[in-house]
Amino acid sequence: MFPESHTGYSYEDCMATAVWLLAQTAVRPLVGIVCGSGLGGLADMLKDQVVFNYRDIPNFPQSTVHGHAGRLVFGTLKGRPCVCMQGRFHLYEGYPIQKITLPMRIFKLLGVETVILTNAAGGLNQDFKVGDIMIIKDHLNMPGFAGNNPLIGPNDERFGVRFPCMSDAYDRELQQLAMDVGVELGYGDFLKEGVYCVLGGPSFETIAECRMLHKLGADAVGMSTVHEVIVARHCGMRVFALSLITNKAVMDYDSEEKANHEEVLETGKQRAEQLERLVSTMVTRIGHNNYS
Ligand SMILES: O=P(O)(O)O[C@H]1O[C@H](CO)[C@@H](O)[C@H]1O
Ligand code: HPA
Repeated sequence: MFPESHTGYSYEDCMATAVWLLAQTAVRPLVGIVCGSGLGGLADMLKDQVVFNYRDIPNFPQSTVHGHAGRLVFGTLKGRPCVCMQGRFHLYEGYPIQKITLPMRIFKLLGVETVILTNAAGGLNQDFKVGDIMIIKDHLNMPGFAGNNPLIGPNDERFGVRFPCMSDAYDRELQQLAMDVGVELGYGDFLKEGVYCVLGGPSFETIAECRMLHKLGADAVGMSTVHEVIVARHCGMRVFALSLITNKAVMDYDSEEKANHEEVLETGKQRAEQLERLVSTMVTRIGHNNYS
């Protein structure tokens, strides 16, 4: 098995996991959802659930972070077959980057065409407020700059090409759909768009780091999502991602504020209902009209 080497699971390993899952559920998901910190309630929206604990799924890592339940939930969302990760994996948990992104390849082999990722993030954009939902339009991959990219290692063309394009990583039609649905639902005041920057974590950023990231063009900062996006795009799935701004990044030496995970989870609770409605309405419209 892979954990000792850093070259990732083989196509056959991923297929074995997908086949194992498909043998135990009749759901054939077209949409895959990843729940961010404190946002696991999204999975509870699925009807006729078939649930797997990560510890029971061959090759799957375990969730170690509070606010990430560690369950893979199959079911339907307003009649649409979906699979939902109630808990994701992060670099700082100590897993190799290929392991934290393994579920994206399994999604692909399950038949998923569209991935919706959510995360909790710190707001760098001074116009953002706690509770805003940011549609991610692009990313800055800081671990990637340091050579930590999930596609490092031998490339298996059955998943995708050696050098995948990332200038179209975030599907523009799905961004427009999110904006349209958000406005329809009356969320216009707290729906934003911007650039997400991933760091390795787990320490939160210093004031100087936040100032630097803001100057570099980041609107929000977090410790996830980007690696999953890269692997999802590599194997040809459409991607939509959003950040819930759970705290304001501290940019000022006079500030008494301190980033903490409890605040992150608490903001998730407060916005859970709107976030769930936004995502579920989007799911019902994907593939129905000009957003397909
Ligand atoms: O990105 P998600 O999984 O939502 O979690 C975010 O919240 C945690 C910090 O509170 C970090 O793991 C950060 O990445
Ligand atoms: O301020 C933050 N920084 C990094 N990750 C985060 N996840 C939620 N908030 C933050």
